[in-house]
Amino acid sequence: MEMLKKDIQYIKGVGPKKLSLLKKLKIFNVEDMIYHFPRDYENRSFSKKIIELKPGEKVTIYGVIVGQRQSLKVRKGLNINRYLVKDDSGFISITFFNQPYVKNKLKANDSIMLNGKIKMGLQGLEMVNPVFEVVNQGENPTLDTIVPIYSSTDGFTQNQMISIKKNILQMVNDDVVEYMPEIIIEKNKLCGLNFALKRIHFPTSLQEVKIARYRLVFDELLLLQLVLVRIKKKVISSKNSIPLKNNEGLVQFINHLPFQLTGAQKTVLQEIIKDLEDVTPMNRLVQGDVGSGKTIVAIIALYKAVINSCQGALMAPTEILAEQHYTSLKQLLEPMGVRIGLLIGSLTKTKKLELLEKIKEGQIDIIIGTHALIQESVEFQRLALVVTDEQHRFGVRQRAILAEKGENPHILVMTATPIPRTLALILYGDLDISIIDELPPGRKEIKTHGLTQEEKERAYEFAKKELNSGRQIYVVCPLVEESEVIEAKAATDIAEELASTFFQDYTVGLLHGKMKTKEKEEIMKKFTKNEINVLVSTTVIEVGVNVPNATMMIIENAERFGLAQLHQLRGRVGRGHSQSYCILLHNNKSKIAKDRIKIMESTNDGFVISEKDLEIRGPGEFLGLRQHGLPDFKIANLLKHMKVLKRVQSQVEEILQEDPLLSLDKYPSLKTKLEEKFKGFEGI
Ligand SMILES: Nc1ncnc2c1ncn2[C@@H]1O[C@H](COP(=O)(O)OP(=O)(O)OP(=O)(O)O)[C@@H](O)[C@H]1O
Repeated sequence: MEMLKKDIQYIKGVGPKKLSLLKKLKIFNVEDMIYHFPRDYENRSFSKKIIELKPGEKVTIYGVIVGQRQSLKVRKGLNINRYLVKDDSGFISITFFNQPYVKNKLKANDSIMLNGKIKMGLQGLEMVNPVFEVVNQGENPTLDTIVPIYSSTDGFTQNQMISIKKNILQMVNDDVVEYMPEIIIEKNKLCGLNFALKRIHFPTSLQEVKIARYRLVFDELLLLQLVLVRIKKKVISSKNSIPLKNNEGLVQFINHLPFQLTGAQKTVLQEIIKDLEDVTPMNRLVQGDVGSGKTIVAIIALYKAVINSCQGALMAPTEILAEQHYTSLKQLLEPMGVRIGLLIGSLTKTKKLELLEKIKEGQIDIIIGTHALIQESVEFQRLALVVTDEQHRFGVRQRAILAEKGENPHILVMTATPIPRTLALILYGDLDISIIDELPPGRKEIKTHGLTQEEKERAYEFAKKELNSGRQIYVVCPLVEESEVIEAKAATDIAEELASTFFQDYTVGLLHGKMKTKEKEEIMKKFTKNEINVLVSTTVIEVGVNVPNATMMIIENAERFGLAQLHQLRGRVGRGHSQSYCILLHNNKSKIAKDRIKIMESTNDGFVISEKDLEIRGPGEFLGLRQHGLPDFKIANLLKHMKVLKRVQSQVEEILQEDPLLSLDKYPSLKTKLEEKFKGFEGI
C-alpha cells in the first residue's frame, strides 16, 4: 500500500522535466501513474518478412543487427543512429532520430524484434524510430504484442511512458490490496485487481484487455454510485426536517387551478407530498421536458409548506425567471392569503432591508429570488422547503449553512434536461427522482425547420402572418460565448434592423444580459401583455420564460447552439394550444451543425434529444461531472458502458438491502477505499 503512495519523482525514468509534465497530467504518485490508463492498443502480433514490407505499413519484424552502428551528426540538435538489420529474406535499414540512448542498447549480432512504420528512404526501405527489444539467443521475444497507447503524453515518447509504467508495475509487484469483497467479485465475475491493473497496461491478448477493463470500469462506477447514495443517506439521516402533515385547503386549491393536472403531474405530486409529510428531509429531483408543467408542481409544494405555517423559498436561475415566478405565484396564491416576496439585486437598500426583516419575522410566506437568496444573510423564521434548479443544486454545503441557522428544509430540485434513468441515477444518485413524462393536453408538436441565412426572408414573411393573427414571436440572436458585450451589441443591431425593415409595422422589443434588471422586467411585462409583438433576445430567455401567446421562434446562427440549448430555447413556444413554429437559421457548414438541425427537425422529445446530445458531445462534457464537483472518469464511459452501469446499480441495490444506510461496515476494505478516493468530497 505504501508503495502506491510513493512520490512519482523517485521512479526510474522520471527526471525533473518529466516530473513537471506528469504533474500537469495530475500524476503525483505511483498509484496515479497506474491509474493513468492506455487510450488504445496496438496489435503487433502480426510479423512480416523483410521482403514482404511495403512503404507506409506499420509492422513487426524479427532480425539480426548486421555490422556496426552508423552515427551521423547532421547538425546541432539532430542526432542520427542507423543500423542494418537482416532476416532470411533481406535487409532493411533502421534509423533512430534523436534517441542517443539506443547506442548502449543495440550492438552487432543482437537478435531483435522491431515494430514501426516502413518508409522509402534514399537507400531503399527503412524503419524510423521503431519500438524494439533485444531478443537474446534461445529466448522468446518478450516484446509485447499488444502495446498500450497513452494519450496526453506530450513531452513523452510512447516508449518512455511504457518504460515508466513497466518499472512501476514491477515495483508494485501484485501487492495492490484487493478492496473488493469476494462476494461482489464472484457475483459480477470480476478478475482480481492486480491482474486488472497489470493487464490493462500490458495485456497478452485483446481478451485480457476486455477482462481487465470490465473490472476497472465496474470499480469506477461502483465507487461513484456508492458515494452518491451514501451522501444521500447521510444527508437524510443527519437531521430532521419539519414534517408538513396539514393538507387543509390543498385539494380545493388544486381543484381551482385554471387547468387539470396531468396524470404525470399528479403522480409526481403524490411522491412529493409523501416526502414532505415525513421528518426525513426530502431530497428530490423532478425531471420534465420543457413545458411539461414543473412550475405548478413546485407551487403546490410551496403552498403545502405555507398551510403548515412554514416558509418556502424558490430559487430561480435568472432574475427574469424569478420575476416571472413572482407574477404567477402572486396570481395563484395571493387570493389564498399567501404573502409572497421577491428578493433581487435591483431592490433599493431600504426595500431590501424591509423585506429581510419581514422574512425573519415570518411576515412573508414564500420568498422568490435568484441563488443569491441562500448566500445572502437571509434569515428565515421557519423555512421548510427550498425549490431550486439543477444547475445550482443545493449541495451539502448549502444545507450546512442553513443547518447552522437551525433549518433543515426539504429540497426539491427541478430540471428541464431529461436524461435516461440509468444516467440520472449516476448523475443525481444523491437525489430521489420523479419524472413528469407527459405534456399538458392539447399541445401540438412545434414545427421546426432549418433554413439557410439566405432564405431568412422567407422566415420573416412567415412571421408576419403569425403577427397578423395576433400572435407574438421571438428572434434569438447568435450566441457569442466569450463576450456578453458583443452579444448584446449584436442583439441591439438585429433589433434595430428588424424594427426598420421587416417588422416596421409592429412593436419590436429588445432583451439582453447587459440590461438593468428594471429594464428587463419592463420589457418582459410588455411582452407578456402583447404590447411588444416581436422580442429580439439573447439566450437570457433560455430557461423557463412562459408566454403562451408566442408561437414562433427564429433562431439566428443556430449552428452555434448545442442541442440541449436549442431544445430549451424552442421550448419557449408551443406553450399554448396554437400551432407553434421554430425556424433555425444556419450557415450549414459543419456536419455536427447539420446533424443537430436534422435532429431538431425530426423530434420534440427531450429524452431523445438529450440522448443524441450525449452521443454527439460525449458523456464527460454532457454530464459536466466536474461541474457537479465529481472527479472525471479515468476509464468508464457512460455511453459505452451502460451495461456495466446497470450491473453496478443492481449491485448497489443488493448492498442497500442488507445495509440500508450504506455504512459498509461489513466490507471494511471497500469502505476504506471509498473514503480514501472521495476524501474531501462534500458529505462523505
Ligand atoms: N396540466 C396542465 N394543463 C394545462 N396547462 C398546464 C398544465 N400544467 C402546466 N400548464 C401550463 O403549461 C405551461 C408550461 O408550464 P411550466 O412553465 O410549469 O413548464 P415547465 O415544465 O416549468 O417548463 P420549462 O422547463 O420550459 O420552464 C404554463 O403556461 C402552465 O400554466
